[in-house]
Amino acid sequence: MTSTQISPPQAKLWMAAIKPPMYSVAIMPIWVGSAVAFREIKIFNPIIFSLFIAAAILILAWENISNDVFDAETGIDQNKHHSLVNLTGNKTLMFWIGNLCLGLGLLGIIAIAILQKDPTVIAIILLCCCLGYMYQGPPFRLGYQGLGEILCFFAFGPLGMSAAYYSQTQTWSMTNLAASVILGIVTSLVLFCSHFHQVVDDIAAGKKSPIVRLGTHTGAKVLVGFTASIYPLILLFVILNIFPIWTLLSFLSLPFAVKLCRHVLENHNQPDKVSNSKFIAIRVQFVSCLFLGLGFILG
Ligand SMILES: C/C(=C\COP(=O)(O)OP(=O)(O)O)CCC[C@H](C)CCC[C@H](C)CCCC(C)C
Ligand SMILES: O=C(O)C1=CC(=O)c2ccccc2C1=O
Repeated sequence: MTSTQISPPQAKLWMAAIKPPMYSVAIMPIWVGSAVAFREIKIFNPIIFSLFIAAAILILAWENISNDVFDAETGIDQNKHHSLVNLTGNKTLMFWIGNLCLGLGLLGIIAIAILQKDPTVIAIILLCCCLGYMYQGPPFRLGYQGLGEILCFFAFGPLGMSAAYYSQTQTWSMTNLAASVILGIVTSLVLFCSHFHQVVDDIAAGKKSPIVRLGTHTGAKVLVGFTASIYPLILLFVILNIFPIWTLLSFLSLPFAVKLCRHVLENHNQPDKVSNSKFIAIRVQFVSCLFLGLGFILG
């Protein structure tokens, strides 16, 4: 028999390595940025929107593949069976597949710039890629200093969303900037949650993640504070008439936010149980951003 059968655990490892739900973090800034553009300028270019979504997915794939490559160099992923480098046993191949994804993603961004006859979007996305590299690549490795959440906030918040808005309108917007604060926070929450179960490996490899610095109990309380902050912020933007009332639909993510906070408060020091918290955080990010964008379109 020539066909190779993938056993369920192996298939599970591959799914954990590719992390399909994670791509919501790349898609939502473009969805919400384009929704704000539609509300304000009554413009929607589906070709640019589709190009941007595809490019963002490819750029995030590069970020994740190269994360496994760089983490293989520091040894931090030794026990991570779902690292792409550990799964394939070929770091060089993964390095070049990552670079191919980055190249194709940037080609999509260049195509947008050509359609717009304006290089601004290229400049912003290159800046995002620099932040992404500085998170994990030598000599910076700022994620190892606990600075990842700040980089994440700017890449997926103000920068990513300004690029999305500009790609539709070739101008800037204060409303979009306000919405980008929400996206920046809610995306950084996902990264923050990803550290809880890795404290032992992180300390061993010298990575001072925010959870290594704060401890898991304080980390859980910080998580609750930031998760809870997005709802009063949205309400404030509605009261100030910056957001339309329909954006309150994003409160439909509250049950997931409550579930996330409870789960992490109860299990912050139990790696096996808390390891799924980043996927609950992705649900909060997905639902809140989906309805935030919808709120701008309906409003
Ligand atoms: C790769 C990231 C997290 C993985 O971290 P960690 O090493 O702890 O994970 P493992 O345990 O799985 O090894 C995310 C890092 C995000 C980074 C700070 C910013 C990335 C910016 C993107 C490249 C830009 C995308 C912008 C988009 C809107 C086009
Ligand atoms: O693998 C991860 O844990 C993450 C990957 C990723 O691309 C990302 C992007 C934005 C916020 C968080 C994360 C991760 O946690």
